[in-house]
Amino acid sequence: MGALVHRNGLPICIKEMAADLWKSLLQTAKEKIIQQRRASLYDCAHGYQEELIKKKLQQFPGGSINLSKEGNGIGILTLNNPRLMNAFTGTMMLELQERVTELETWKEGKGLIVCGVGNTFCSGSDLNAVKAMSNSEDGMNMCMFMQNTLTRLMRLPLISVALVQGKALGGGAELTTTCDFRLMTPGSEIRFVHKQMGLVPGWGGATRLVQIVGHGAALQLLSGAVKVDPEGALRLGLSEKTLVSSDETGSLEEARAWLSLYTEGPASVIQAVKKVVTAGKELPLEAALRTEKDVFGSVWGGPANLQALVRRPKHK
Ligand SMILES: CC[C@H](C(=O)O)C(=O)SCCNC(=O)CCNC(=O)[C@H](O)C(C)(C)COP(=O)(O)OP(=O)(O)OC[C@H]1O[C@@H](n2cnc3c(N)ncnc32)[C@H](O)[C@@H]1OP(=O)(O)O
Repeated sequence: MGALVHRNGLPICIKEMAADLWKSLLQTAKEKIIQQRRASLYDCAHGYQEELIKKKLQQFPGGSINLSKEGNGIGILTLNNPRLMNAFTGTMMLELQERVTELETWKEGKGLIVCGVGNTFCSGSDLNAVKAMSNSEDGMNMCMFMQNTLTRLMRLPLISVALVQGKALGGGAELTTTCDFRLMTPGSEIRFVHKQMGLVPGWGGATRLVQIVGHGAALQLLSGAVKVDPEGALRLGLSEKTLVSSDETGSLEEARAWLSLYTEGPASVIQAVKKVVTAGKELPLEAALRTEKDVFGSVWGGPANLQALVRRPKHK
């Protein structure tokens, strides 16, 4: 029996107190990680009016964002607006936020493939909606809405792949950069056409592109509105692999096979791997190390760790 102290006149064992404290520290750490992941970039302090933009986006219906969560922990997020080359309507932007919220609490999730229907990826915002929202208030609110949503998508504790078929233009090119990896089919292209629209990326695509290919290549792709084909993307490090198949079914199977190389094992461990890498990418050194410590604590002595200690795998 450990030393006793009195709290509210009652004898309490110091060991019990320490255990309680440790449990609450662990819980706080987990909550902190989840909060960090879910914390939005923008709120009313930045002039962001979420309810206002949600009402506005509702006015531009069409298409859908479908999510299939498969038993093996792989999610398939599909942009479904083939009539407009999978352009993002207002309601598709709202549905994307809903799907990301769903994925943030998917405990069995390990990987995510983002793709489009009709052998093409996405041709950016629906220009009909863009035209109707060309005033500053709507434009800025849509920009902040999509940055909030795509940043949360990027930070999902899932290993994500953009399966690029056909064209990924404008906001569609930006969407590819929210994924950890890109796989491209023969003849496909990623093209930041914003300059030709008198714009720059607004959904965070420029910031992420610089992180992926470096500032020089990013400047060329944006200022030249350069068509990046699979070979060029490989050279730039913008794509991991050019797939063999060009059709929807074949390329999705290839993407599944590629992703399975990195998602074998318990979801808790795969999610922990993505979290520590995200921390290393986004946080200053000491904060990244502290997050790594917290995530390490969430798997140390966990079921997967204890089972491995019993199995004693040989890493030949
Ligand atoms: C921050 C993001 C940024 C923003 O929000 O400001 C943007 O993303 S702006 C949008 C950037 N994207 C574009 O400018 C793409 C415009 N479309 C095209 O260049 C072509 O449609 C192309 C190359 C994707 C396909 O050309 P193709 O000749 O093969 O087919 P069609 O042009 O006949 O397209 C079929 C059908 O789809 C409609 N479409 C295609 N893209 C969009 C779009 N982004 N918004 C609305 N509608 C789009 C196109 O108009 C055709 O429909 P139809 O009714 O027959 O006119």
